Order: sequence, then C-alpha cells, then structure tokens
Amino acid sequence: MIKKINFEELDLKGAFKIQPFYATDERGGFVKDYNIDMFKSNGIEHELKEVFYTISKRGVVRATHFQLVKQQAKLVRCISGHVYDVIVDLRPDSPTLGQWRGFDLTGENQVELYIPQYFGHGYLVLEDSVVSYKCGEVFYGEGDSGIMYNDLDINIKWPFEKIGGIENLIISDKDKNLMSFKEYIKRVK
Ligand SMILES: Cc1cn([C@H]2C[C@H](O)[C@@H](COP(=O)(O)OP(=O)(O)O[C@H]3O[C@@H](C)C(=O)[C@@H](O)[C@H]3O)O2)c(=O)[nH]c1=O
Repeated sequence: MIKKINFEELDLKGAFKIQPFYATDERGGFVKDYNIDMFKSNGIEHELKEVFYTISKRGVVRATHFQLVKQQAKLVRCISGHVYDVIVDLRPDSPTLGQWRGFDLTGENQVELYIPQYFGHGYLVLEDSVVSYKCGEVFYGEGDSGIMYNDLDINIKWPFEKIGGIENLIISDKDKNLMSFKEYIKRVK
C-alpha cells in the first residue's frame, strides 16, 4: 500500500513544504518523495522534465537562482548533509513579491520544498551536502539568471555563523555577478 506524502502550503502561496513517505525496517529505510497522483491531488501539477544533483562543501552558497525564460518549478531535497535553503517570491504580481523564507533541509529530516515557477532559490551549505532537484522544465543556459545572495532589498538572513563566519564563504564567479532585486523588477514589471 502506498502511504501518504504530507503537504503543507506555505504563506508564499503555491510553495509547499513536503514530508516524504518514509519507512524503516531491519534493512534500513525507504523514501518516496514524488508521486504524480499525490502531487496532483494536493494541487501541485508537477511533471518531471529533468533531475539533477549538486554536491557541495560546507561554506558554499548557491544563490539566488531562477531562469528568465521557461521558468523552472523545482522539488528540492537535501539527500545528505545540511543546507539552509531559501526561496524568494519573484512573481511580479504577487502580494508577497520580494519576500523570502528559509528552511533547514537535512539528510535526516528529509524535508522537501516545492518551489513554483517565478521563485528564486538558493542555499548555504552548513555541512558537506548532496541536494537533489526534480524539475518541471529543462535547463536553458541562455535564461540562467539570479539575484545576488546579499541583495539589500531582499535581505536574506543567512546563518553565516554556522560556517564559522562569512570569511569561509565559497561562491562561484557567476554568483558574484548576479543582478540586484531592483534590476530584476525593472526587467519584469
Ligand atoms: C543548473 C544547471 C547547470 N548546468 C551546468 C552549467 C555549469 O557548467 C555547471 C554548474 O552550473 P551552476 O554554477 O549554474 O550550478 P548551481 O550554482 O548549482 O546552480 C543551481 O543552483 C541552485 C540554487 C538552483 O536552484 C538550480 O536550479 C541551479 O540554478 O553545470 C547544466 O548543465 N544544467 C543545469 O541544469
């Protein structure tokens, strides 16, 4: 019998915190974090087009990303380790435009986030981690974009103290040169 996956819609409407089905026995465990019918019956139309994983060392920040063309809804889960994951509502007409929410995703808690189209997404790696993505759209390199992790208008409170201070941050050159929230708004409004 298929047991239930639990869905909790967030106050950033359309985004969900999901607790996958998990069973253990003497062999170990079993996790199911996606089933098309359960997602549909909880109001999430999410058909997979691409699945990928990122492997990160403690101190890495990957943020805050989205595609400007062919917006990509994502299911994100930390398979091992611990990340502080942040989603940002970037829907131009949303009453919660520019608001962010943060979540501890760990290999143990198995929490999964459903991040709708027109959201930004990123995370700070608190322990060496593997993160999985199940995407509703494929990657379009030409539309790959983002807003600076430290944008003052969005003002995400990253827990840098948990990596021993911001001096330990590991960031790609791409992520050092993303746009500001103000620039994003000029583009989409
Ligand atoms: C994201 C992505 C990257 N790539 C390539 C581009 C580059 O050569 C290499 C690494 O890409 P990036 O530096 O952009 O990877 P990364 O910084 O991990 O980007 C990811 O960050 C998180 C926060 C997300 O939400 C993802 O959707 C994605 O944007 O992989 C693909 O081929 N397909 C993909 O889907």
